Amino acid sequence: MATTTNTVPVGDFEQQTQKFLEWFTSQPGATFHKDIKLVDLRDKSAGRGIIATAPIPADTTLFTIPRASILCATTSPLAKKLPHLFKGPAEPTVAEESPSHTADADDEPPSPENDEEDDSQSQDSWTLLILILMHEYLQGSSNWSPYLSILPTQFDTPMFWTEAELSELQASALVAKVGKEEADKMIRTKIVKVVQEHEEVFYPADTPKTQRLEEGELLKLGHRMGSAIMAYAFDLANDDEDEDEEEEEEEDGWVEDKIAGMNDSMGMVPMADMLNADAVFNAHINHGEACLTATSLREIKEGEEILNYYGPLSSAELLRRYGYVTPNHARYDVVEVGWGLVEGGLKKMVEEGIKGRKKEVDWDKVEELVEEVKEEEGEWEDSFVLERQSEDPDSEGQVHGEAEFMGLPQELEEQVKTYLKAVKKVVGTGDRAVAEALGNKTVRKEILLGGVRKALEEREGQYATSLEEDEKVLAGMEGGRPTTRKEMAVWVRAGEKRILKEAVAWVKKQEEGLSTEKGQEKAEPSAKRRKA
Ligand SMILES: C[S@@+](CC[C@H](N)C(=O)[O-])C[C@H]1O[C@@H](n2cnc3c(N)ncnc32)[C@H](O)[C@@H]1O
Repeated sequence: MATTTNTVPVGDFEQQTQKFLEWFTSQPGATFHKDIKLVDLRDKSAGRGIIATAPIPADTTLFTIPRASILCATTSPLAKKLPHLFKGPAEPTVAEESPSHTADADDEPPSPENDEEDDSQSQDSWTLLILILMHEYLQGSSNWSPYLSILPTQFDTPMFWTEAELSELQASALVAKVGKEEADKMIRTKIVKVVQEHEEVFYPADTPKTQRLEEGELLKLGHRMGSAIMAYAFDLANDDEDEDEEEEEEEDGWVEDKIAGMNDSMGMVPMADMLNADAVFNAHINHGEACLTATSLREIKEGEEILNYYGPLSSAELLRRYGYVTPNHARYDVVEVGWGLVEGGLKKMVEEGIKGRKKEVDWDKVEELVEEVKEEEGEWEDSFVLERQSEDPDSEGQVHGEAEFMGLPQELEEQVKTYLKAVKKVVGTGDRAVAEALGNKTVRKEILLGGVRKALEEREGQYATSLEEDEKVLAGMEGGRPTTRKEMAVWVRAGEKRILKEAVAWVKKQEEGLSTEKGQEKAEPSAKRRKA
């Protein structure tokens, strides 16, 4: 799990839970259904969670959180003390973790990758929420203390992994998305500096200088708050008022909770963030004008855990943002394949022979032409994401059918087409027959499939272990679910290898189909002749 609360003794854990529940239910307008309970799920590596203590019908309000109880720019005393920070466009800039997010740019917190040059103190909703949490923490006591005290202080997200732990991810694209350095830079410039410049605001008036945090400690605290936001905060969209709602809504109609966009406002929503989540879920948080409401999507059995939905995230993305993985999310796994590998595969296909003729190509010239295309069209992908086709969850939070690899990304096929056009141009001057062959759709398809197959096989080779070896490790997991950092890393890399394997099988099937087609085409004219 992402949140490490395992060291808290059971008695203290229960006491903190009880205090939090008392605080929550004392909030004006808050409700908490009598048949649900906050429980200790640490034996399942899931921290706290909420279960049903009796059968709950569909469409039941499980709990209600008044907006006034949400910790955000509107409710935080910091916004009144340092109003200049909260003015201006809440443009997303950098994020502690977003350091990574890229699978779906729409529901990403701002990425540090986009923000490397921004060393100003300009704030966004992400950094403002970090400052808000830092302020509450440094003040020592807060309206939200019973809530804040149950938030984790340590995390299992890869941001906090050692080099050795990260190396278990092997060739996963996740490694490059952790973004520790970018996060460090963001926290130093936008958080630590602000706290240091406004110590009188962040610390209680009587705090002696010696008790104020050093720069290194502030950096650590900034990381902790950033990671808590990553795994716990919500986008505070208002269903009734948010004009952009339709844009944010997924095709399946689910507005995913949390950490979605970095729109106007983010907040910490007590109780809503006590729900664990999975790709098969049974509850949803509705964002109303005066309050947020958790509702059951179907009948929930006695003893069943109440689960929210974080969206169709791959295992890697779930691990990066939340520090855990679940078997149900594996259907959304993806693998990234760099263009360099595809280009290498295409080159081999061309050199191995078009129409049986070995061909040497002036690849530097091809490169020059490609550079021209890049400049003219401005669109050239460095890598492609391979994923399965999968049905969206239904209105009850259930998923149906198997997720299946059904084809290459359209953009990859387009880019290969452009590349082969450049090859044709270069070859054309010296070898008309080969250039003509490259003008043939079937030949181009052969090169595409063969080139991609070679690229995928090479991509498989970038991982230090085989899928079979990984599966042996996973078969030995206690409890059948990955919970240690090593297990989660193996789970992620094995998931990527599985898609690679499925993609190779799919490409081979296409190649077989193509050669059958070609065989039929050859046979057809003579058959026709016989008929005549
Ligand atoms: C919004 S919090 C949910 C409450 C959290 N369990 C707690 O104890 O505070 C999100 C975090 O809960 C954990 N979590 C959520 N869903 C989980 C699941 N299905 N299995 C294991 N851990 C889960 C992860 O650590 C994640 O970062």
